[in-house]
Amino acid sequence: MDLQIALFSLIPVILVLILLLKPKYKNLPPGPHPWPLIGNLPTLFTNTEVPLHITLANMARTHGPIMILWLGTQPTVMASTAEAAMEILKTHDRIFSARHIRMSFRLKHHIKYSLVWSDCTDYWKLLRKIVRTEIFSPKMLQAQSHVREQKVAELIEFLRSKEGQVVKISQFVFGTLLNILGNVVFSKDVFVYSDETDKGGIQNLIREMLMIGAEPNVAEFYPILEELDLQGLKKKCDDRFIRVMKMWEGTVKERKANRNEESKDMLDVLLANDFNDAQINALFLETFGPGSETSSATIEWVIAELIKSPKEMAKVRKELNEVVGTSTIKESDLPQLPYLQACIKEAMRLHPAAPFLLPRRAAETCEVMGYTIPKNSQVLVNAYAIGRDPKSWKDPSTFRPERFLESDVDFHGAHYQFIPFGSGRRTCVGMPLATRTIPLIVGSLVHNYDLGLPGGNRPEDLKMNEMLSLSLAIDPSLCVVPKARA
Ligand code: HEM
Repeated sequence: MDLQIALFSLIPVILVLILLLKPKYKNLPPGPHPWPLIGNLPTLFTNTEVPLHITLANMARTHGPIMILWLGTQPTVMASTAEAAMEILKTHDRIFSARHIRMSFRLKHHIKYSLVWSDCTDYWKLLRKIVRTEIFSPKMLQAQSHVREQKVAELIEFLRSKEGQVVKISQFVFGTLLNILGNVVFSKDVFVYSDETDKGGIQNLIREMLMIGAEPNVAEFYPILEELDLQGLKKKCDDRFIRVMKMWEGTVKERKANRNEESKDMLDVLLANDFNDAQINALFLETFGPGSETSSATIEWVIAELIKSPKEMAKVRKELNEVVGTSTIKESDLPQLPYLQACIKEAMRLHPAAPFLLPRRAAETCEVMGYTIPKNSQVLVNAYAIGRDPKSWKDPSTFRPERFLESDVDFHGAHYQFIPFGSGRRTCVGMPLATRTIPLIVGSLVHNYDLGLPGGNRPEDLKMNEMLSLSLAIDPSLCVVPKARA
């Protein structure tokens, strides 16, 4: 206790020292005036009515495409237009492809083998190569398509038991995604529909872990406090990580003892490449974590936008009737469903699941749009502001999927006005899987069910508030009443 009091009384002294020793840079980007020690924290976090991504998009209107914010003592640079994003993600891709690691995720045994959080080391290059050429290669994805179709069929079948009842879309869609990922990773389901509470299950543990990581951590603003872990967030994250790892420990052991002759899933590929348990755990976690939450949030937004826009919903269904008819949707049908694909892009433009992408870091001091970006600044790209920039988009707040039929703008990272999966060397590795899974689930849901709103609410009553949590979520969660379509 005495030690704790002594440590706490040292904090102000340490903070003053930080202030005095802070390097002075010339020609920094514009930004709101920072307070000593606390920087812009009050501007960002005192108005809890407005979500952070909207506050930052509004601030960029005043301060410009590149602005600097001080989170405590830490500089954060925010790029908020397509031009600024291109400078960061293309022109200076090498410098900005380092990652800023969230404090709560700095778990020593994990970071060393992380694909998401490591810098562009040789190990990271090897991981990306294995993921691109083996795990998510077109051949592997093609070979596993029947499993994903089967998992989606199970969701559709399960919903029959819920006809006429209020269903929280994200709960079961998240479960379906976890089962798809479970089969990608080790050919097993991890979610059971009948166990709706799923307490202590992988779904809850992963969500809890991501939630803890998303909580504001004081060490983020004053890194000198990192080791103290004052809020215990790192400890809590570590605890969930260890519990999640235990869930697949037996599967890994069993597979090591009985290896498959050819590579059927991620575990086979990793074992064939002589990965150890720590490496396998890190990669499994980084498939379940980023793969489930982002896709689930995106599906929820597409469904909500379609419910809110009955004309567009009718067009999707017409297309599905013409292409799929009375059969079930297959992944091979997806290229023949351009309107469905356009609806997904339009929802991703308006509500990108990762509105600031994943945090980057300036590996060196660098000049962007005439301003100096100090070495080690956190660098964020505001994909949300970019997707709604009136300079790039006509009627930017309107859900109008046709705009994607009228242009060749796509999300593969070459069109900087639309970058929901990021761009450059750190672009999302899961995109080939997400772009198959999301339309398959959305198409199957709207083809098989009418999705009414609870309490007889009309589409125009549906609230579309955004909440920045693990990803950009709809608030409140979308609830529907499914009714099988004739
Ligand atoms: C709608 C679905 C998804 C969205 C919107 C999304 C978005 C993103 C974004 C914005 C990034 C950071 C890109 C950057 O820094 O430029 C990213 C990275 C990543 N994503 Fe996704 N993602 C999705 C699905 C998935 C899936 C299904 C997986 C895996 C199964 C996945 C795994 C990853 C990984 C491992 C990284 C880190 C790559 C690296 O740092 O080298 N994502 N994703």
